Amino acid sequence: MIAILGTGKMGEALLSGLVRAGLRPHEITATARRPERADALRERYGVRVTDNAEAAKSARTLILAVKPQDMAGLLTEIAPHVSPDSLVISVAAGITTGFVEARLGGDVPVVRVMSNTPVLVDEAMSVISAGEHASEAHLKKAEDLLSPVGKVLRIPESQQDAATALSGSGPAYFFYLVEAMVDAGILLGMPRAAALDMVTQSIVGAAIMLRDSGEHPVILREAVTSPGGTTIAAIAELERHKVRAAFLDAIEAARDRSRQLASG
Ligand SMILES: NC(=O)C1=CN([C@@H]2O[C@H](COP(=O)(O)OP(=O)(O)OC[C@H]3O[C@@H](n4cnc5c(N)ncnc54)[C@H](OP(=O)(O)O)[C@@H]3O)[C@@H](O)[C@H]2O)C=CC1
Ligand SMILES: O=C(O)[C@@H]1CCC=N1
Repeated sequence: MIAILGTGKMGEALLSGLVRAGLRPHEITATARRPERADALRERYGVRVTDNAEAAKSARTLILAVKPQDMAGLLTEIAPHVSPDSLVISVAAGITTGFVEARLGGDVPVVRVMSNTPVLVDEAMSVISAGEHASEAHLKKAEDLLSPVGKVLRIPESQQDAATALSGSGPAYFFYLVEAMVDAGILLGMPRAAALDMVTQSIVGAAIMLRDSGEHPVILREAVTSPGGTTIAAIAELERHKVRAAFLDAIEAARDRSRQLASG
């Protein structure tokens, strides 16, 4: 039995992924703190929705998906019900395995995960790190749960905050870029729907080329950039506006915020 504790956006994305991967509803328990949310989850997935203590008692694998600020309270609630036979997987940004272990006590195996919302289309990037009491078997179990919904990479826990900034938040940067490019299309007089189609297909095509060609992004960009042409005119403006430097600063700020989250 697997339980997802705190079934909001990320918890539900993981829940839907587990269902698509073939887990049956009776093998999954979810928790929610609002009755209307619990009803919606029962209706959508047919899973049992209960409280955190009950879920922790009945499931051997617990996926903790509350916000970092709610994590201490949740851990206090479930601590009496977990044991070294449990596997606790935390997906919260900034929350270290040490934070979880200290509040659960005992030798509870903990795996820290940073995934992202493309879980919803089985294209997640999930990075995982073992806590002090998590073995190879626990990491493998976390990988088996996450690999049906995307790519999984093991990383040292010291890199988790950086990964949170890069791939955890990453989809948001691309959506932001799409918004900005669609606005540019509007500025040029393009109908919104057509602009969105053009930008979306361009980003999908570029992403697939990047993933499947094995080429370096610089090579792929150079292939689009004709001497004296349109692309270099745009890139010159991006450089003038220091867009590359803005990305470096932005992702560093996200990494720093991830580091702060455990302290509330
Ligand atoms: N969104 C994303 O792209 C990503 C998020 N994450 C991480 O996932 C976690 C969840 O984020 P996200 O899904 O965006 O946030 P949400 O607010 O959508 O989800 C959190 C859910 O937890 C519920 N909750 C809070 N406290 C309790 C409790 N004590 N018992 C049961 N349920 C509770 C909330 O209930 P209520 O609805 O009543 O508020 C809410 O539904 C965070 O730690 C975040 O860092 C990781 C990777 C990507
Ligand atoms: O913004 C956040 O804090 C979460 C973690 C990574 C993506 N969303």
